[in-house]
Amino acid sequence: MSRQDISNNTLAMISIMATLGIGFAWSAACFATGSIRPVTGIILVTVISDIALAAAAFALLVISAFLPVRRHLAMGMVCGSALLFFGSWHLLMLAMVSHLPGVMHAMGTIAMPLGVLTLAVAIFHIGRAYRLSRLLLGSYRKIEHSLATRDQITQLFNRRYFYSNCPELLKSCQKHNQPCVLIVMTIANLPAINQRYGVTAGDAALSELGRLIIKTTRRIDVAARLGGRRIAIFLPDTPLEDAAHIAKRELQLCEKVTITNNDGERTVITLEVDQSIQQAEANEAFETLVDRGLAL
Ligand SMILES: Nc1nc2c(ncn2[C@@H]2O[C@H](COP(=O)(O)OP(=O)(O)OP(=O)(O)O)[C@@H](O)[C@H]2O)c(=O)[nH]1
Repeated sequence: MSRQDISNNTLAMISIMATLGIGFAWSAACFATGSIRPVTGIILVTVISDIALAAAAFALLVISAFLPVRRHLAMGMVCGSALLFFGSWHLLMLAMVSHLPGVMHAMGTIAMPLGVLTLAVAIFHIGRAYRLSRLLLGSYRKIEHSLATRDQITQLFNRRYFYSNCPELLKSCQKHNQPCVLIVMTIANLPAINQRYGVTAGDAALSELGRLIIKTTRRIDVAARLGGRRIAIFLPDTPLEDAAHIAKRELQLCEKVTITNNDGERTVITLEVDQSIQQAEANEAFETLVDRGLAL
């Protein structure tokens, strides 16, 4: 039977029972080898505080044994708290028995500091594992968010994000009398690029264009890939003249796009882009604005 065949609960119960067994065996050994103190020689306060310490260590042992962490991490906690329990149990024995053999005395005395040390190391490892899992969770969330909101080739926002966020943005601008502009870009020669250099090169052209658009737009602008070769940039709080300037700059970027063709050679190509620039009218719905942009 391998270690993995034993369930965590069984292992926890075995650890607890084994520690209790060792504790009772230790008591028997102490009473058998040492001299039992007369009742008048037992200090009640010491006995009570030793019992309290042993009970706390035992509680820690039970919690550690059922700790919902990976087995090797829980085992570190179990060993540490078992040693702590054993050390405190030994103190309780010392309150009732004297003249123990030197070896037993040494074993009992060393158990507690060793337990604290083992616990410290185990807590350190649990902390490290926790931090690592937080980091992993954070990056999974980022990937999840990117998959849900971004187009995977261009890294621009996807259709869903565009249509679910921009209407609110437009409404807010209209409320504050801020002009908004929509630029729609259609890459006319994308099929020709695919044919000449291969689909991978076409993808690379899209990806490079996406990178350039992200680099040259503001954080409040929403640049999204609406279709195979259609890209829209929604510019909130932007006058038409500024938008025309931005659109011209995007066209200039399209003139020299570096791609890698199927043979691994880097080539500079020109993306032929048809553009439509539409200013939102007062109270115009976002969908109507997009329809106007796509119609041209
Ligand atoms: N390499 C590459 N080419 C694409 C991709 N998407 C579209 N194309 C090319 O662009 C052509 C048009 O694709 P559509 O999906 O119809 O494009 P659209 O944006 O909807 O534009 P319309 O032509 O108006 O329908 C395709 O036949 C492909 O040649 C893509 O993701 N990668």
